[in-house]
Amino acid sequence: MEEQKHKRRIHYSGKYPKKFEEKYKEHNPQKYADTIAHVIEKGSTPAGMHISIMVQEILDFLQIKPGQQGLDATLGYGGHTRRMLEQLNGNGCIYGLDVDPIESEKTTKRLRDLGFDENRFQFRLTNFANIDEVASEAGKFDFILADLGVSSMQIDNPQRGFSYKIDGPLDLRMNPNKGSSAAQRLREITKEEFVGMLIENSDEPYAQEIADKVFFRMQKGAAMDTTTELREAIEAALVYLSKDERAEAVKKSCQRTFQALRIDVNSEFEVLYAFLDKLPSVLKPGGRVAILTFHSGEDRLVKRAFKEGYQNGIYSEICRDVIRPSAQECRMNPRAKSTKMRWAVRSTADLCTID
Ligand SMILES: C[S@@+](CC[C@H](N)C(=O)[O-])C[C@H]1O[C@@H](n2cnc3c(N)ncnc32)[C@H](O)[C@@H]1O
Repeated sequence: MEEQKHKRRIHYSGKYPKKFEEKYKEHNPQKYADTIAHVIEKGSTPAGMHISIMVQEILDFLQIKPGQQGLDATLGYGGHTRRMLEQLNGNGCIYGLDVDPIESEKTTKRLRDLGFDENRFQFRLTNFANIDEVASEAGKFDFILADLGVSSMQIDNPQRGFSYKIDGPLDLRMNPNKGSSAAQRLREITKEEFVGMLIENSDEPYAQEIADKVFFRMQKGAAMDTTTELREAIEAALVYLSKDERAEAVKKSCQRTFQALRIDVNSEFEVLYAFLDKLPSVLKPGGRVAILTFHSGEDRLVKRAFKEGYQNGIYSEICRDVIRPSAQECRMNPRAKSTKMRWAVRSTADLCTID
């Protein structure tokens, strides 16, 4: 009898596109609304989109009224801006800022297509550290929102290098046309500086082990210019951990290492500090500001600035405690889990002026 040859089963790749670029329906939310609704219902963020966090809590606090002028310091997908523009009811204007030239162009177009013209919405490609310059052109603001960190569009796009889960260039810049990429930074700094960066920016417990491995591999000729190369170096650094704890430890260390590099290449603490310092001078008396943060380093800066401002009489009211998204929101949008919101109200005594 002729021996039957074993045929390998053809790998079934599934009918759902797996790669970011292949998710063409998700990249066209206007055309494929059903697909978008289905992806969101499953607790995922559609490719090329960002689900805005704590929208109702922000609107409840900002108390936006027609005729007011507002600022969205971190435009992103424009989800918050859109909801704030709706509160203006066709009367008033919002300035949107972002440092990302790629996504902000698409967002501005989306908002224009929704009918928000130059009288309602103005975009400025600038860092929120420059709010004083924006205010000297536009005048002071009745309300300001800053939703810090990165957008889902940035995280999910492999070309931006924000995620250790997808292979791509180790970039991590919000504006890829400015400054050094994370890969360049690793070549510019010493091992000791890298250890300091991991500890200061992310409280990384395995900072020394990770830095030893990354620099050892670079000295041996590894380029360390892709997200995968860095992830593999982190995995190798933690290989001595027991099997039980390793997977979770690697995941957390990857998250913290990428966060530390992102904070560094975008000077996130420095620009937040400048923003918080200038805030009182760009808010009208009685003006309201809400800030969403995503890690303890950011929250500490915001908490301290609001507390000091309250003690100095610059703010008449600040939130007593941090406000967190509801359990339901976190279920619907797992990216909301680490969010902390703080707010402040500018005192009616006008103590600051814009130079
Ligand atoms: C979390 S997203 C904002 C999402 C937005 N609230 C929405 O509803 O779509 C943060 C955005 O802030 C931008 N960003 C981060 N740091 C910035 C800075 N210093 N100045 C201006 N924009 C910044 C990022 O490029 C990103 O687009």
